[in-house]
Amino acid sequence: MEVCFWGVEARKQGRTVLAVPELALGQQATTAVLGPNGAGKTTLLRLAAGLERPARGKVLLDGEPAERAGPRRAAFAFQRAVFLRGTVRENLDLALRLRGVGPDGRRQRIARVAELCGVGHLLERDALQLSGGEAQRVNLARALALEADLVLLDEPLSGLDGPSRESLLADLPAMLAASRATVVLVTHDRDEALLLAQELVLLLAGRVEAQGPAGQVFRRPPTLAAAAFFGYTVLGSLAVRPGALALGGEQPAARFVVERVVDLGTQLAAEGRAEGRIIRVAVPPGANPPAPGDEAAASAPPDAVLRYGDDGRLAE
Ligand SMILES: Nc1ncnc2c1ncn2[C@@H]1O[C@H](COP(=O)(O)OP(=O)(O)OP(=O)(O)O)[C@@H](O)[C@H]1O
Repeated sequence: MEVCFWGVEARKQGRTVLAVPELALGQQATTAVLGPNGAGKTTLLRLAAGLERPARGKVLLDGEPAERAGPRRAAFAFQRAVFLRGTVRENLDLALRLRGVGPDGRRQRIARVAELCGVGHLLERDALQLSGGEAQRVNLARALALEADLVLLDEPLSGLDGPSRESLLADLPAMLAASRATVVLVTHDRDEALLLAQELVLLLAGRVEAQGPAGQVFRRPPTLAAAAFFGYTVLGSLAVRPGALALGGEQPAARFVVERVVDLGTQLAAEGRAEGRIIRVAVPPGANPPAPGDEAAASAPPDAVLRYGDDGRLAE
């Protein structure tokens, strides 16, 4: 399904929180909408679902206004799962009944998504008593059970502890592929976006800062602001790929005074300030770590350094 935004502006309490002149989603199976807190990600998703109308412009699902098409063709999994009293099975059943699915269809679909999402053992449990991880899986199962053309997932991994997150992160691609829907998922985590999506849209302060194939946008962020969000170290007009800075080198990209040396578990890193920002620089294995107060130089391989123009856009 194609999701198009044309001249869209969304306002909250008189403030413009999202401004999207033109954006088309859905060319790839899964698109990640990435951005920091308050960037407008949930608003964009709600507009696509037709749960909100823009103050200006149009949101179209395969050419039809989202507020009309959304209730039929989109399934939305909210960031915090909302369940009604009753068992998980009853909650899934209700969602399907509301979409007009008959009893046999409901039984089959519940069995299918329970297997797919690994929640078969939870079906007879009280939906209000699930753990955070169980609730997230049931939330996904409910959205996928609708067999909608467009599946919208708001932070599907939020609130999960490390192992639960890893387990769902590993299972999600297969779950989404089996649904054969166009999936748009919101996350503020770069790695989550890269692991789950082929297409990436980066929102910063209500505007689309970058869009394109996920790996490519990460490798060559089109603006310094996008690079900074992706974890690049910004040094004036240069952006250095995450983890690429190391102490020493012939032509250092930065000189700094070491403030502390941190043990990151697998390596030591020297921390200090360059161009007004904190930088963290790997201490090469076997090298003597510097001491706080030492002057140090940091360099990176040329292919890990991107140059930006005065307008903040990628120069080459
Ligand atoms: N009901 C509301 N009333 C007023 N302002 C709102 C309302 N809902 C959202 N906003 C504001 O709109 C902006 C965008 O919110 P949105 O929830 O879309 O951001 P987000 O990128 O999803 O953030 P997060 O990652 O924190 O969930 C924020 O500044 C938020 O404070």
